[in-house]
Amino acid sequence: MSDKMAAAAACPQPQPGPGPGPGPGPGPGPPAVEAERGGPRGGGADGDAEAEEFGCPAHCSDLAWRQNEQRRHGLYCDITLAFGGAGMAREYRAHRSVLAAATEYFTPLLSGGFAESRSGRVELQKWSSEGGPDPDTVEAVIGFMYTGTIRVSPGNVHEVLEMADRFLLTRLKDFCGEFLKKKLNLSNCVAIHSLAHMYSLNQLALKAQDMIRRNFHKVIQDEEFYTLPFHLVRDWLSDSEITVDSEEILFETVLKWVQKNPEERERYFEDLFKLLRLSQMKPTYLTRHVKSERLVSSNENCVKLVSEAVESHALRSENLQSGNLQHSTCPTALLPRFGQNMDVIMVIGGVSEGGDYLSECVGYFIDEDRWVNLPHIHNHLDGHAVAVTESYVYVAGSMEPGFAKTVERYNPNRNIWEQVSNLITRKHSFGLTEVKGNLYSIGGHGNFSPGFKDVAIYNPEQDKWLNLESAPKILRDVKAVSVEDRFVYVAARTPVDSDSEDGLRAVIIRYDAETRQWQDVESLPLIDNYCSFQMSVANTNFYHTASCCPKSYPIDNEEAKGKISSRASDEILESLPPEVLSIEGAAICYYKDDVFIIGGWKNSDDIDKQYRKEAYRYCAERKRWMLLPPMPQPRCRATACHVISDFDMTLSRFGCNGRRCPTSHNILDTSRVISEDGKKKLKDLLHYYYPIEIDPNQTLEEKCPLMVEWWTKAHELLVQQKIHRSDIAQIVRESEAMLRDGFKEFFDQLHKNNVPLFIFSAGVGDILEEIIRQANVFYSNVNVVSNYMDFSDDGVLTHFKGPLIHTYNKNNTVLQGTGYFQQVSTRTSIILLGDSMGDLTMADGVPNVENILKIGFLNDKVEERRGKYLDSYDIVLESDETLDVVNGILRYILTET
Ligand SMILES: Nc1ccn([C@@H]2O[C@H](COP(=O)(O)O)[C@@H](O)[C@H]2O)c(=O)n1
Repeated sequence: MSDKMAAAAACPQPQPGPGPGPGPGPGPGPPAVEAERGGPRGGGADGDAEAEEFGCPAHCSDLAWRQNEQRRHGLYCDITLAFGGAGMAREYRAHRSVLAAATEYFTPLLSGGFAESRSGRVELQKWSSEGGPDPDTVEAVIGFMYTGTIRVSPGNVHEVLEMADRFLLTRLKDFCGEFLKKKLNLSNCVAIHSLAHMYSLNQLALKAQDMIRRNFHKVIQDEEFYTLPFHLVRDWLSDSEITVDSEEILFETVLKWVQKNPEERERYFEDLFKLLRLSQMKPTYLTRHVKSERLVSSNENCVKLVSEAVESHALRSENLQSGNLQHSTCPTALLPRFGQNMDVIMVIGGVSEGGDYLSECVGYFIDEDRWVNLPHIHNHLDGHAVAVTESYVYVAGSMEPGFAKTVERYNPNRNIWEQVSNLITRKHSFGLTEVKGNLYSIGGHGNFSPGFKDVAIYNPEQDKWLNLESAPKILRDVKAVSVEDRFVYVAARTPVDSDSEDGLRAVIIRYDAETRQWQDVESLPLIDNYCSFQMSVANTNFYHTASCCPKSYPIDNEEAKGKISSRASDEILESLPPEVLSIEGAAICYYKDDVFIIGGWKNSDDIDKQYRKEAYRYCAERKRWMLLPPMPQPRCRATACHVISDFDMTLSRFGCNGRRCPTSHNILDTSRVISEDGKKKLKDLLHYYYPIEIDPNQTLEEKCPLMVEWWTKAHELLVQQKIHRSDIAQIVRESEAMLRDGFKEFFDQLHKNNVPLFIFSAGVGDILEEIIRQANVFYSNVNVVSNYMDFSDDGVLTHFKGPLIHTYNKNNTVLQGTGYFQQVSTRTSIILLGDSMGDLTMADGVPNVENILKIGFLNDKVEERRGKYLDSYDIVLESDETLDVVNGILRYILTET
């Protein structure tokens, strides 16, 4: 048991002190228990109706207490309990008759023909701690056998439990289980789970398991986890419900566990490695980190698994590019693990304050009371329909662009939007809801149509939409909610001849998904000439926002009434903030008993229509409405952007104190591991080829073959130098490598906001990674593609891994098979940082790009090249500028205001 448990010690209960005998009052003696007079028992065995039986629990407890006192003073003892190993045993004297009566463990041992019975000595060896349980704890447990009372604390519970289990003291064991249940927290759940397993405390084990699963990402940060034996680590990695931020973290966890005791644990590495879901790791991580890990590279089976995972990435990326979207069911082992599950209210699309259609998606994390940007959807949405199933959030149709047919679903486990089969009809303002795992799309309208009667069903397993019999009337502006997993209540507008201004009448109609029948239901009192409304159904009521305010109406359907009956309290309506009363078209949803009203607009009749982004929550517990924290601005695109950057002379500095700073190649070329002759040859190459690289008058066609020549010759020279892998860290430490000023804020901002940073470099990958690592900014969001060295088994450089990347081929052609760009396909905005004309192609091949901001560092030959740079980059920074401009832009984009 950990110290943390001991630190959380429970308040001790007062104990009876030793004393001469029973007596009332506070003096020493056994615990005072009131004598109880037994009532008349309807006549004794002798049939004497006058007889009374007397039972005295106090006598029993006095007796037990006195016997225990006798034991403590060594009186009348006839048995010895020897705790601990041979030669170091601690002896405790006790009474054979009491022990034999106290537990089934001692009954046969002390009364039958066992040697212990004859010798009067019981050897109690093999305890979880070498010397056996703590003497005070032994004394306490023996005392419990006499008196039935014991003080259990976080400090002794493990040993009490161990003895209770061994001596078959089931009630004490159960008490320990309950005690531990109450003390369960994040810092002790791993230890308690192991204990629960060891002693078959099933309820406790389940509770601890649940806590560990839900918090696995935190549990593995605690050192306790790394003390677990192999079989438990294996069990956790096999558990399909653990929640982690990424599979990469699990790989690091396995490595850390092994490294805690390599001699003992390396033999288990392969077994644990096989439990990792390699196909969920980023391809660049697989090739750069996993593959090069010694424990992996020295194990044929592990290497094979990595290659298969890289291949599966390449295949997936090819399929995506060719539009071959398969929705086959995946074996669990290939699926992503659960992320951290939280209750979230999602706001998807809509219209910005400025009137633009949005593709933004934000989530309000209810427990944390904060908004978070989620990956945005592909379309700009308005008039779309949303439905939630057990596993996904579906978004279908839209007014924009051009009455969409598309359906996307949000996968919360992977935090991505996935495209599924299109709707049969292009439409918007229709109803979408789930019944028994299927989606129903109802009514709506589209281009030049007065509205639809369509009903279509979507089966997620088959990924297919199917038309069902139509509704009896046209249903426009539909809101649909399902009740009892069978009925779909539809509130809509239907065209009528003339009785309302716009020729539409509000209708409430019910669809029975089982019988496929429609039935008019007593109309909810909707305001007739509303513009738009939303409704949702909570435990007891429909909630409805129309034209102005949310109202709630009890459901009048008989079947539904069993479940949905009472009226919403007037407090909901009475406490509404006045400003909400003038909002139209807001979205409404509920969570438990709380109601949320989000967005909407004001002044629909005026030219001054104002879109709102406020969100309100009716908090049922506090019985009042509250304004939620502000939603992120539409300009907040943390989840929609990523950064692609060159390394040498872009993230690193060009010069310092009038001297050139080294590139990653130069760091190696001029290091102590290169011979004088080697240094000279490498320098000659630089002097010959560098002017060609930056010559503004030569074309790319002319430069490219010469660049290949330069890189190839330089790499050959480096290979001849027999560079050792273990020298790299020192080479970088001794170099004059310098990251551009402001680098810390740059890396930190991107990391904090989960924005991927893709470093695409024609330099030397091993060196630049080491530079970033030594600057303590090599975060998990950083991916590097560059020229990496390959080493022999004994760590000597043998060659550079292909494909060769030089200044002018930095594009998708050298990224084949990495699948990197596919992973960022939902991020449609790019910030590109470079220092050469070759860097401008780094984003070629990124799918779905909508915005790209190109920032160029013009370091050398400034006057000659400025024109070209200004033509090609959006922002040009000269004179070895810091990263301040970039940081300012990032701050603006990433800050949620
Ligand atoms: N042998 C070599 C080859 C190239 N360089 C310089 O490294 C830079 C690497 O390119 P980035 O894409 O990371 O900018 C490039 O500008 C070459 O001048 C070198 O120093 N030695």
